[in-house]
Amino acid sequence: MTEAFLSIRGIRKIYGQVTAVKNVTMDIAEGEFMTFLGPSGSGKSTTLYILAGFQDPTEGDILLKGRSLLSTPSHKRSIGMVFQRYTLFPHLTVGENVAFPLRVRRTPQAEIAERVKAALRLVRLEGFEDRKPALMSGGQQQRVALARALVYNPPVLLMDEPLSALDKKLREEIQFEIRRIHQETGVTILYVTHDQEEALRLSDRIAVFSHGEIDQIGSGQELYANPATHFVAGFIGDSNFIDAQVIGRREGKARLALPGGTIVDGVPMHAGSAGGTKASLLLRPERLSLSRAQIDAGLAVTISDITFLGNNVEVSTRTASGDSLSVRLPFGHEAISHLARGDQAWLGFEANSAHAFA
Ligand SMILES: Nc1ncnc2c1ncn2[C@@H]1O[C@H](COP(=O)(O)OP(=O)(O)OP(=O)(O)O)[C@@H](O)[C@H]1O
Repeated sequence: MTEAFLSIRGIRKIYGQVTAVKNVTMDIAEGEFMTFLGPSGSGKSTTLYILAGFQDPTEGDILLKGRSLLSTPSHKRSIGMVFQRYTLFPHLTVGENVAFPLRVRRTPQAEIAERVKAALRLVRLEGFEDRKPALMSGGQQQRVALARALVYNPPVLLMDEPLSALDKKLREEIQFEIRRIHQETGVTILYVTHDQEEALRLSDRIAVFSHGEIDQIGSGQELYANPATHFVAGFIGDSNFIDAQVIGRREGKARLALPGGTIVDGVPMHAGSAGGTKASLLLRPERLSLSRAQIDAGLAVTISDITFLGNNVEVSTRTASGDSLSVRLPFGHEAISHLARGDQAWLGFEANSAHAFA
């Protein structure tokens, strides 16, 4: 087996009564952009702090190029960090802030000036050396923090919700910058967020955290197309869930009875495929069709609302048994011109585009 660049092995962290991280194991390749995605309290930050050396794990190990980092203190781990609350030194200028990690490492003066300049160029803040952080916008300050984290060329960069204090437009702008910097420098990035859109935009792979464990690791496309658990399915992309009865199984596919008696065959079945007759069926809003005419293996619904969202139109529907299902159609889709609130209609979907969870 080839040795992983960065390896997180069986990490567990207990604070008194609270198990913050139950069991986290993953390998990260050199140059990879790995995001920890999950709801608040799922253990993402704790895992990152253990990597940074701010916390010791209760169990497990962290290896960089095959060598354990646990006995190396935080400041000697050669890991850059940008945190939401890891703010700049307010009394220092931008240049002095960025130079700080180099001074700690006793880099020669001439080299410091050059490296600070290059780091500020990387984050597009050339010429801001003498500015005080207080006189800069939130986005500019986070770019200075990024320059400071990267100035000594650490092989690994940790980022914990670095953009959560910024407004949406600025956030997207800096996401774009982070992607560019990742490509230009080739630094390995571990990034924490609870925002799925941000995770999808930035990452090579995403580790979905839930209750101190990883439910699934994969590219955004893999997680969307093939979610391993109900939780991942609900966390990546938009989703409708309805209850179903499993009435047959074959080769990882299920035959399901839906409320109202509709039978669908050939739905991919995930998680705990052994036994049990109850399942939850995931239907993506963008994979549903809508028509006035009856659809084979479709669901009879009533339109409860139609919302225009720019490029898309979201149609809210309700089945006779009370399930709410939303359908996303492209703006101008001909189905919409024939439908209004209160109308009866049929929802259709390809069995292959749905997912059943035991
Ligand atoms: N120092 C601590 N002492 C006690 N409990 C802690 C400590 N740090 C974290 N926890 C608990 O561990 C669990 C995981 O927290 P963690 O911050 O890692 O989650 P997270 O996924 O990063 O969430 P958030 O996005 O809210 O930061 C939470 O229940 C949290 O309350």
